Amino acid sequence: MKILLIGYGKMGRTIAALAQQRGHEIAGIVDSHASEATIADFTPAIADVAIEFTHPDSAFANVTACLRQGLPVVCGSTGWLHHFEEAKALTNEVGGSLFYASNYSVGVNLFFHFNEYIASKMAQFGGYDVAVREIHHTQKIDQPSGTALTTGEGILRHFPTKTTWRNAAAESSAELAIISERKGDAVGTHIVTYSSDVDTLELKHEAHSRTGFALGALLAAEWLPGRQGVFGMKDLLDL
Ligand SMILES: NC(=O)C1=CN([C@@H]2O[C@H](COP(=O)(O)OP(=O)(O)OC[C@H]3O[C@@H](n4cnc5c(N)ncnc54)[C@H](OP(=O)(O)O)[C@@H]3O)[C@@H](O)[C@H]2O)C=CC1
Ligand SMILES: O=C(O)C1=N[C@H](C(=O)O)C[C@H](O)C1
Repeated sequence: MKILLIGYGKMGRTIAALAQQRGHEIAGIVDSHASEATIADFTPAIADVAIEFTHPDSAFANVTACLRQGLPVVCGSTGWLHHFEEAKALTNEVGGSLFYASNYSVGVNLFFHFNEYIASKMAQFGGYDVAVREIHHTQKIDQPSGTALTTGEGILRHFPTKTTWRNAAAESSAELAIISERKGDAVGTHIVTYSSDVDTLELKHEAHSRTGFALGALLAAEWLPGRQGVFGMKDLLDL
């Protein structure tokens, strides 16, 4: 497969290395400082799929540019989901292909699945409070992480005493606290904690490297071409 990489930072470079190991070709790189190419330089004749990991402020424009070029796009950038409905509408308008995940790691997507199951079971019993904690490297721009937001939304769907979230300690029992920590070069850790007066129950995912994110993005890029619409990891993994 010929892959256009949009963003050649920590994720773009990890994906490039793994893509080559899997027999793919890097058709081009679009990056603010590593390349002078633009998305307009790439057509479906040059690239089969684009993989976008850039910045919360640039992801939406990059996604729309790919859709207008007719390029299927796998987007991993977080912090831009206030534009997601517009991206969906454009995908349908142009008959394009968009894949989005706040986290491409297969392990994290299992974590999302178990998180929703645990929330629904814990909601049946009184006496537990629940909170989410995420730990990332100090270069991370958005807060809370996209993964923590997906986790929080999963809890809110199944744990009716929580009706909203706050990126700080909860100020009322209806608020789900999502606590963000920035430490050194931490790749990404997410923890859901249920506590009662008598015990604590935790679900934790800790990424040891970026390889899991890169592998998931490549699995999505291998799966997406030929499918029209908006997709996510539940479609790919059949979760
Ligand atoms: N969904 C998932 O599984 C994962 C998502 N992420 C998300 O992916 C994004 C990127 O993460 P990461 O690779 O660690 O970040 P980096 O900062 O290491 O890399 C981002 C790269 O994109 C470049 N860039 C910025 N704006 C543009 C633009 N408009 N067009 C092209 N290139 C641009 C940056 O250049 P410059 O430095 O000059 O700004 C940089 O080289 C973040 O939003 C992060 O949260 C990260 C890991 C996993
Ligand atoms: O910026 C990162 O590094 C990561 N971002 C994603 C997020 O915001 O959830 C995924 C992963 O945790 C790493």
